[in-house]
Amino acid sequence: MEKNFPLVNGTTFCTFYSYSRKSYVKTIEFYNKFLKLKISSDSIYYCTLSNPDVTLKVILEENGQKQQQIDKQIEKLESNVSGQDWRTMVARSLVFSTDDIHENEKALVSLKAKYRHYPTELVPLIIYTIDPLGNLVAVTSTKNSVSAIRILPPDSIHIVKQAKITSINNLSSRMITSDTYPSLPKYVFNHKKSIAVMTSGGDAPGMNANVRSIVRSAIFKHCRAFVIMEGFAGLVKGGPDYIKEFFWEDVRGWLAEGGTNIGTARCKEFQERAGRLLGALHLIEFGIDALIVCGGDGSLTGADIFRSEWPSLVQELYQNEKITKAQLDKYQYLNVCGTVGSIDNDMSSTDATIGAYSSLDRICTAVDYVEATALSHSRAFVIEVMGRNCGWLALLAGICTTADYIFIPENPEPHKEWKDKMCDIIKKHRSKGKRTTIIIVAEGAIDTELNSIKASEIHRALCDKLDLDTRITTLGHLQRGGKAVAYDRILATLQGVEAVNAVLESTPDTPSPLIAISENKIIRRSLVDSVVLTKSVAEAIKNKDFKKAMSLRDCEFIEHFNNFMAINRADHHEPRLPPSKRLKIAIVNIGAPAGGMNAAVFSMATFCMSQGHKPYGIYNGFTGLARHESVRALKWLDILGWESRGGSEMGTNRATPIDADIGMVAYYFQKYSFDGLILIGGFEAFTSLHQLERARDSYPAFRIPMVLVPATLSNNVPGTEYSLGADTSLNSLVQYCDVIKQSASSTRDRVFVVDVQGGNSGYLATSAALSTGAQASYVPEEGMSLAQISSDINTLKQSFQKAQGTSRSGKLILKTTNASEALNAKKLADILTVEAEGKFDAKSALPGHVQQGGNSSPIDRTRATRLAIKATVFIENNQQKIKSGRDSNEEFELDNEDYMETACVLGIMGSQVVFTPIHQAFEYETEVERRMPKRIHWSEIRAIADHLVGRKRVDDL
Ligand SMILES: Nc1ncnc2c1ncn2[C@@H]1O[C@H](COP(=O)(O)OP(=O)(O)OP(=O)(O)O)[C@@H](O)[C@H]1O
Ligand SMILES: O=P(O)(O)OC[C@H]1O[C@](O)(CO)[C@@H](O)[C@@H]1O
Ligand SMILES: [Mg+2]
Repeated sequence: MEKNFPLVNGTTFCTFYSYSRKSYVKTIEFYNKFLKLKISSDSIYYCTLSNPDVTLKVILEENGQKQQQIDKQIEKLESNVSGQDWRTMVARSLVFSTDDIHENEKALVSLKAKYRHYPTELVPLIIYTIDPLGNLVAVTSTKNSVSAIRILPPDSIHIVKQAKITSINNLSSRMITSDTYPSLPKYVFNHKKSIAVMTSGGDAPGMNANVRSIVRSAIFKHCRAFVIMEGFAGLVKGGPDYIKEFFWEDVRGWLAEGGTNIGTARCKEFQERAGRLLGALHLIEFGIDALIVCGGDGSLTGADIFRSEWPSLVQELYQNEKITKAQLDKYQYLNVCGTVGSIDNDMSSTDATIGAYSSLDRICTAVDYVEATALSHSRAFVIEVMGRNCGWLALLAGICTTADYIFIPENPEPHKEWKDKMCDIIKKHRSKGKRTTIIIVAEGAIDTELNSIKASEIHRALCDKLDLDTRITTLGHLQRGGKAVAYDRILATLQGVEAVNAVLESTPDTPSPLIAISENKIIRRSLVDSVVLTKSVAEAIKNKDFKKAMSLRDCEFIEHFNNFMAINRADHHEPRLPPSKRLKIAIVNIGAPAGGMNAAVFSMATFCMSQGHKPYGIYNGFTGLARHESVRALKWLDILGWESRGGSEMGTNRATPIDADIGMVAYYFQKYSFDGLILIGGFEAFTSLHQLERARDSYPAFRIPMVLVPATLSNNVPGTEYSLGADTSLNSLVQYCDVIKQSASSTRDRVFVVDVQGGNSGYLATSAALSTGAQASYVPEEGMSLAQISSDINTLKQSFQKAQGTSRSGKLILKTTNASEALNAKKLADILTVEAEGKFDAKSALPGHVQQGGNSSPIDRTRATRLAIKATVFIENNQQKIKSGRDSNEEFELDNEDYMETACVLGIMGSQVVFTPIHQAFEYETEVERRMPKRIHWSEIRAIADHLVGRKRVDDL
């Protein structure tokens, strides 16, 4: 007799061995495409099960020899148990089969309670636990035979026997389908969907993180995950060497790695219908329902053509008898989704493609290095960067390194005149005393007649016309190399999760999605529309409609371009604004140093110069102002090079105006007649702005527009989801974690507990956990419960037990300092070591102020520029609104809405850049005591970080 129980993810099931006279359990077998686990009454054999679609088959054998032995035992027992029909109970085979492992454990406890009056020590019970990822993690019994088994309390669940572990890698290379394995029962092949991922086009850092995320999310959602090796070339070739099922552990350690581990290619065959026909056949052969393509504009164009042609391809395959009628019916449409991976950032409709910021990081590091040698020799450097027909890398590198001139395809240089135009600007820069000249040229740069402009021509012009000692540096493929920056790891991971959600939600009527990002928000766009939009950029350039080309790039492109132009013209051009509109604007850094602070000062000052305003720096914060009148007019030559520097060149401290002496602060504001103030800093700057705004009724000098550009690694400023410095800090922490994780992995059985800064904000720890694949992160918002620590220890134990030192299994735990008052990183590490019972050891690691970062990251530099310029424009635009309050000698209406709107926090919220009046942010959106915003915008990514490492959350029980 056979009984089949379909099991799903997270199943805990137990089997009461039958004591009825009719039958007993002879063997239990697990199927997962093919036999992987067999349990008989004398032995337990199993291997790692990584696929969730496990099916349990219980074979009951009638009246075997064993049965007779058992019967004898039962008879003996029966004589001791009177009046209770316990045999009825034990004669059942029970399977708990819910999605929730913890629910099952609870059910087990209640079952025990229900039957507590039975002589349970005589009930043979084996508990099997399958974790949410489909791994069999525990088999519990006191013995492996059916005799004398008692129910164990759930907390003593442990593996009693582990034998014959068959590596999943060996098994996974064999492709098993119901056609190739007809002998296996059909239920073996039950699964929601088979999702394949490929990387295509030029490799980009972050592609591996994207594949990891897609594979693990698919498995987490009860799907089978496949990878297609070598991009479209692998799809065209097909077969098990190119189309492979992937399991949870196959992508371990991929999060940080550069390049793409599943290979990529530029494939000519796929551009022909014949190649795509083969691709379709191979997808169907492997039973793949959905295809996620991580690639650039070309790859997604290919994917889109494949999608649109799919019905006709499938028809042709059927007519040629390559597929069956059932397959024709099943694969009517192609469920395809794009996650954009390319260093070029050339896909319209997304702010960033996976890999673009890592590449920008490589470029900026290289230019920062070149800058030192250029300065030494007073040389000019022409630096050629990649980007194919897109100027994004060159444009943003121009901003980040404050290049003297950039060449990009979207804004072609005037034919014939470009050399003079460029030399004129460089001459001006040199005449002001600048010793270096940096020109960034995109490889696709052109003039207005569409002739390409090469680095060699620029070199010649600089030598001939300006007699500059000039060198060319072509950065080449180093721009695609190295580990992904934190932004790309997070972007790739979140996009992977969203892509799997999108394919699972897709219906034949849903337009194929492209997963994009807008400001801080992951969104879905139509793949077809994005491809059309992207193509129209090339079209516009071809038609010399350059204005249109600029507007069709991502929505920030024009803004970045205008910003570059504004900061580049600085104070050696006729200012844009008439004298009557020129203002005196002060800028001050408050709080702990944060990446991007200097870039914000530089951009604000140079933008002011190009507008005709006078920028002033308040050095050493409000204490500096109150004590030493530390106000300096910012001069172009003095601030050159600040864009890239970390820390705060003007000096910063935590004193608010009230701490420093608000009366003196007002006095100096009056003395210099400031027309506006830009504060750059974290929670202290937020508090300072609130103090200044509330003091407007007493001090008319504060009746000016004031705006806060949030800058703090804690990222805890209400009114924004992103503070400058958070990215620089995250990258420093992530680099540190990568290094110690490498050490932990080499040791095989080590866990590092890393102490993370962030005050009462767990943002940094959470983002770093997502970027490094940390096993757990503890944050102040959640605290550290003993139950959670205990659960994490168990997970670690199981994981090390399973790995048996055979893989790179070093682990990280991140703990925000304030997550617990009682447990610091060292104590937690000590507890882990003791509780690990020799399965692993733990050490603490304290990155400390390394987390304040070194040089500002490109993201912080460009965002600083963007926000500082927006802040300055805010000051320009709000002069009139507060003018009457400023001019009037009558009582000032503090709560006048117009006035309140002139003192704001400048933030990024979701996909919007917003100004929130400080009064509103402080009164309604802040937990002042805790120095935290009321709404935590990153909770969702905590859940994702946990899912992707298989962490169990006790609070979800
Ligand atoms: N029009 C098309 N039709 C079919 N397939 C295409 C098409 N365009 C591109 N592809 C496929 O996508 C592959 C990659 O395209 P491409 O070389 O343009 O790189 P990409 O995806 O844009 O990435 P990157 O520009 O970052 O290198 C091509 O080699 C080809 O196989
Ligand atoms: O690596 P390959 O095939 O030489 O291609 C280089 C091209 O790939 C990219 O790096 C990515 O598309 C481009 O910037 C560059 O033009
Ligand atoms: Mg491309």
